[in-house]
Amino acid sequence: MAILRFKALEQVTQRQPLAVVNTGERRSDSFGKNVFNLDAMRATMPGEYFKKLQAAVKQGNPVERNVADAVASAMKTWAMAKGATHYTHWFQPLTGATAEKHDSFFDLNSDGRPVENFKGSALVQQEPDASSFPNGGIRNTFEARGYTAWDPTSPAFIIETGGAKTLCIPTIFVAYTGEALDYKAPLLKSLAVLEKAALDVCHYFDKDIVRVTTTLGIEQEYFLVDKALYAARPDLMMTGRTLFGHSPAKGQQLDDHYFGSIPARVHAYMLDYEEEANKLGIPLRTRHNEVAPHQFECAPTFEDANLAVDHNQLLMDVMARVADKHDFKVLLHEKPFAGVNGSGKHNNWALSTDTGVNLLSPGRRPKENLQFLTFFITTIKAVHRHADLLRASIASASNDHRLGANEAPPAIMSVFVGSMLDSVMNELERTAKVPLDKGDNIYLKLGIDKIPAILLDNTDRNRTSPFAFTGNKFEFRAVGSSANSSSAVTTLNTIVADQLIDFKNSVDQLIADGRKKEVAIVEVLREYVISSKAIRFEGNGYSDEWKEEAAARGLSNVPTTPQALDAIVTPESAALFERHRIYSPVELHARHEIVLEDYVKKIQIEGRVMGDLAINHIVPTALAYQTKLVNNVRGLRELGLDDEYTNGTLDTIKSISRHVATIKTQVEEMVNARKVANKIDGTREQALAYCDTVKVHFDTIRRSVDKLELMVDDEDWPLVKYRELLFLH
Ligand SMILES: NC(=O)CC[C@H](N)C(=O)O
Repeated sequence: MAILRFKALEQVTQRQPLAVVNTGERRSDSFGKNVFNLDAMRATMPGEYFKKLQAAVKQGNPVERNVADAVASAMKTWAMAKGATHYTHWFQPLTGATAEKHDSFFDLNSDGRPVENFKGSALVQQEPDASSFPNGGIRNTFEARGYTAWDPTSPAFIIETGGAKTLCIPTIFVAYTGEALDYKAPLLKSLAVLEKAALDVCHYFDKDIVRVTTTLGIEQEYFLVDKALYAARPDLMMTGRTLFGHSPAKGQQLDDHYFGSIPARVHAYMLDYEEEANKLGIPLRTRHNEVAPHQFECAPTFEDANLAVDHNQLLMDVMARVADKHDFKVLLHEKPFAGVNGSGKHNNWALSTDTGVNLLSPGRRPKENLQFLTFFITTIKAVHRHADLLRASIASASNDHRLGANEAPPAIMSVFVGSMLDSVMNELERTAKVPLDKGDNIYLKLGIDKIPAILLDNTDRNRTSPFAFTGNKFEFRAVGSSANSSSAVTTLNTIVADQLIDFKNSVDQLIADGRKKEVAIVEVLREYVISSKAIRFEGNGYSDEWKEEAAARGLSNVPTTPQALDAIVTPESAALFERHRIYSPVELHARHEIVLEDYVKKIQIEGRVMGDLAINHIVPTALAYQTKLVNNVRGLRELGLDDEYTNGTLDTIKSISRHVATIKTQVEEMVNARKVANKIDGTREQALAYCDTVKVHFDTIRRSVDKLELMVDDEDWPLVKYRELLFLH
């Protein structure tokens, strides 16, 4: 193994940045080149069908069959002109990855002649044999049928891999009994529910608003590791994170990587994947070094949430594919390295109207501010009521490692609004109910006449907050870097929609009781400010004081996934999701099962890899080195040198024995605990057992392995060290 490490190190030192050809083409010229977007449709479809399709998409109506036929024919012509030979329904099963099954345009017609075919029926619906995707008990393997159905709101695109070009059609994925088996279907439902709820509330302020869109900008953090080093770390290969590795002397304490100049090899890689992404219509705009050594970030401009999620899923694929060309491996795991920052996927969420207004942006006029406060405060109220659901929506084995340290938020959900809005809310809370006289400036009297327009530039930042207001949007920071954002965003959309509906009912009731509309709105908002105060927190989310205070405020702190997931299946959650037709009780139960199963499997794999590495790689290395030391002591004694000369080495020999013994007993206990856990019926109980009886051994095993790393001759150590993984490129 040490041979592999040194060979890898040699390879890395010889790497050169890959030359990326600068075509001089502007990004805006190649943007969306491989997307069947509006321009491509207009150019290839008869006008009448084009209009019909757009109308159906806008109104959320089903696309008629003859229109679908016209779209399919245009898509085929367009894709074949670009060299595509195959097409696929592209979907997002509950594995977290994307799925595709390619079919050729090529077919034989009835008289056996070869033709290229693609009909509306193949565009609209397919029936992949998808029995091996997670289904949480919804389907039996013998009843493998599942359908993928076209999502006309997300444009088709062409993926190029190794010279092959494939037309990809975004679709939802449902069981043949109708339950959703993917991330997209519930997301689309939640977007529709939120739009309706937000529209109803918008009409208090502007009757002309016809559409409200949820917008999303997804920041993506990641690490890069050289391919050769990666191949010499079985833990990275099998689990996506390092299970062992002593902290290097220098980590991120100097903050010298953050926003530093981008290393040449990485820069070439970034240019390359950005170019690919650009052709796919992914509007990437930002790139920079992140805080940890060899950690980076990219961020697109915000888009319609459904598109933003599709684009992020696609981006993760593109990044992985292009990394290979540059001899890199991209690590999307939330915590690939202990002791330095992990990676998040910060979801910047807002609502915007077809009249061009961002509902989470304070305006210049008082009326706009009341509208802003309505959406702002209602969202906070929703987060307060359903904090546990939001926590559950970001839960995974890998995110558990990230939360609560190194600029990642803790598991306690809270909202950060910044000092300025905090005082606006406190003011609102204090303002007593004011009797209104005719001719009064109602906004002035209610104390909401001015919210400083400079807010956007003046919003503070708080990296320890899971849910932070950043001037004109909320940033859900707790989402993990490898996650499909849909799970978090579907939950957020649903709880905000539910709250907006409640809000509207309360306001309407007050109006019916004779209140002026504005007064009614402010009264309800004031009540929300007061009743949701506990969720607002401006301080340090890592401090012990916050843990105590949060507990006193009644906020939950659930650091581990199996327990956090309980929130999904409470009767209240089931009622909430059913009420809005996001998840039926069956679907909700299935999702709970799937995330639990994923947890069990991830910890199981980690445990296995850990056991293998510790027993078959580390212990033999440590013992071989110890034997060298034993021979050394023996030699010294033969020379007649006494304890004074041998004691230091003897201490190391003993220390090695102690750590080896710890590793052996701990691994054995872990294996036994796994055997017991594997026999447990019931996924929740099994997940709890993995969490409480298997995972608990990880830290102890790691501590001893990492100590051995400090003792054993560097030349003998089999695993690529942290300083090499993080600093060599
Ligand atoms: N500077 C940052 O925003 C760091 C964020 C951090 N990497 C996280 O896990 O969320």
